[in-house]
Amino acid sequence: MNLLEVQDLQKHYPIHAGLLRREVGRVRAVDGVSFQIARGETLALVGESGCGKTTVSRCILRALTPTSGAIRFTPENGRAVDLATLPKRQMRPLRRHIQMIFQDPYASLNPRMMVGDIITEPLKVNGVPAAERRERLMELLELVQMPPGSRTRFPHAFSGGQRQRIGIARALALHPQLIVADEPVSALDVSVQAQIINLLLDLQDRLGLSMLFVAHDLSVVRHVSDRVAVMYVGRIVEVAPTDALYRAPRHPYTEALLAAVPAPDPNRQHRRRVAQGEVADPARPPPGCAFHPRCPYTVDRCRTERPELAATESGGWVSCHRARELELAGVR
Ligand SMILES: Nc1ncnc2c1ncn2[C@@H]1O[C@H](COP(=O)(O)OP(=O)(O)OP(=O)(O)O)[C@@H](O)[C@H]1O
Repeated sequence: MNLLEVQDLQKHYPIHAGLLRREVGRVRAVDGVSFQIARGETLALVGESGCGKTTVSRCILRALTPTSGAIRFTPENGRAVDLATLPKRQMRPLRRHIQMIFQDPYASLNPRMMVGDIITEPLKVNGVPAAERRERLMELLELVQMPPGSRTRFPHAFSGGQRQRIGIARALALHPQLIVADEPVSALDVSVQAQIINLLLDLQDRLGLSMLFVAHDLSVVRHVSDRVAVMYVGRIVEVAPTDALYRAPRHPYTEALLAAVPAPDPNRQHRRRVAQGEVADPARPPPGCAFHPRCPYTVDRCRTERPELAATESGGWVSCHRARELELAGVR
């Protein structure tokens, strides 16, 4: 049984206009997204800004109520629940199982609280006695490789990378079953990014973490994810095991995202644009394939007929009319 099964998730925002504020259209921020996360698996959700990744993660956390679709969550030794339709009141006891790592380690820690109190706050809220909280705090500091003395200091005493470790310790405090990490390293320097990715790898090994890892490009997700789902204008356009996706992408948008990954060799050309043009407006998505105005391989059919996701021989799914005939460039 998968830990999480998202099925045909939709989140539309109404657009109101005129004197009577009539609904004149809808922003289809998430428009029929399906994926699963197995226990112990990390799935990366990748796409440029505005593709709907944050909306998907906020629906899973029920910070947003989906327009339609199902989000089945099956905690260990528990019954499956549909987070999409669960009354918010009943969400409360489940919150401990799903925790979040935030993008900005500067904004997400209360500057007036000591690190020890920040990390143990979720334990306190859940009624864990003080002695147990102290013991768990020491375990958590060790897990995220922070010295025990950090507990009596304030966030401003730490660097961005150290603050992200504190945020991770707090997210782990209640032994969550699913971590939603929304761009957890994009605010950090490249050298520090690698340290945090290594920490997440270590935690995957030690704790068997299950994770949804949201990122706007493919530069950081390769080592940390088992599978990658690529989103474009509210839909998943390709999902595949990580290695297959990097070596042999099947969707032109994935190829474009790979081409934009900075080369490890500094003498090579610097980061390129993802693809010509801008991400389409989800309030007025182009007809046919939403990527066709930016795609170098567009043919007539792409302008009129929307491609459905179809299984590939490498165990993935892709929605492109030309997926079978194109030989797209991957990376080694
Ligand atoms: N409350 C809202 N009302 C109307 N449109 C919204 C609202 N929230 C988000 N959107 C639109 O929905 C689309 C998807 O937004 P979302 O934040 O999920 O994308 P994203 O891929 O996570 O981007 P980012 O990386 O910038 O957060 C965007 O076009 C955005 O403008």
